[in-house]
Amino acid sequence: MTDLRLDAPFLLGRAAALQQVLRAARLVAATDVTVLIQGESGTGKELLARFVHAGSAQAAGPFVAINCAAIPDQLLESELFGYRRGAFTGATQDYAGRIRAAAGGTLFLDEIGELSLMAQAKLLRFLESGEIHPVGEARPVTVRTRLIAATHRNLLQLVREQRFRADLYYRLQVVPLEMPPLRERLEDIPLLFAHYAAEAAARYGRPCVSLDRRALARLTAYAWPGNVRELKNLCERLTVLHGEAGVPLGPECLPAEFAEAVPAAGESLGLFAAERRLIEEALQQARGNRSQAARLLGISRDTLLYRLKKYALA
Ligand SMILES: Nc1ncnc2c1ncn2[C@@H]1O[C@H](COP(=O)(O)OP(=O)(O)OP(=O)(O)O)[C@@H](O)[C@H]1O
Repeated sequence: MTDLRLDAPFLLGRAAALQQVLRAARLVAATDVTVLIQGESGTGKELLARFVHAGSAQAAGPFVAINCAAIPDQLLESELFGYRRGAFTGATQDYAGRIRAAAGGTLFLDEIGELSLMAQAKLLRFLESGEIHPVGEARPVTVRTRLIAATHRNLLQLVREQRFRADLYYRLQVVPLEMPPLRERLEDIPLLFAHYAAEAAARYGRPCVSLDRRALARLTAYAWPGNVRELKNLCERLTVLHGEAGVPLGPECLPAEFAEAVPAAGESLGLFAAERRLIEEALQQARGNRSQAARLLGISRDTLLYRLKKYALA
């Protein structure tokens, strides 16, 4: 099964919509083309970028991630392209910048839609010539690095509003990859819940929480605006607040927003069955080696042993 491959240990999911993106990502990883990853916040765009990097010829090189929305406009340009000492007030020493830090590897530019028009022009020049112009540097510097960009915005709309350069847009979206929202891969919820519940249990040293059928049905009826990140946070919250319960949690334990999510009649997913199957598959893949199976699942060996007992697999 693909979601337990060693080269992508954390990109869990069997849903066709995700597997299709992973297939395209594998193909593109082997080349050095620029990739644009689109998708809502929390869908796993950065994870996908790491997946592409891990499958590329420069996997041994650095993976440098920058969130363009988190750095103020005036700083972003020098942060990306670097500067010479004395280029401006406060530039007390040379700074190579993140593009050079990613030389021989991958530069991941998250929220690329937030780049200023000036920075967009410089980035386009870099993509076309492979050269950067650090602030205060007389000569351009050649850098070889692969660019992966991501955005949760509709870039084409920004192009129409003249807030994003059309030429950069077309240069970036040579291969567009679209991460599907979690509500379009509901069948993956039990698997993701089991994984992140186990992780939270290990982190907080508590028993692993699980959900009863009614609670799980609420999860699958919910719209998940925060996607996988929101699900991960829910696992932490339930572990902290209800980790001692020792019994599957009911819908009354879920936060208020889930009360609105009314499951369609008869809708429910077999969380226990899914969790048990996940463990069995990991053990099979690890040829019975429990430490390796725990690694594949992203949980500690102790957590695995606990769950083997719980499911009478020990
Ligand atoms: N398929 C998945 N399997 C396991 N974990 C996932 C998956 N997708 C996302 N996650 C987890 O969800 C969280 C959010 O993922 P990530 O940061 O990659 O999303 P993003 O789309 O880049 O978010 P943003 O747009 O807010 O930057 C991370 O903790 C990540 O590990």
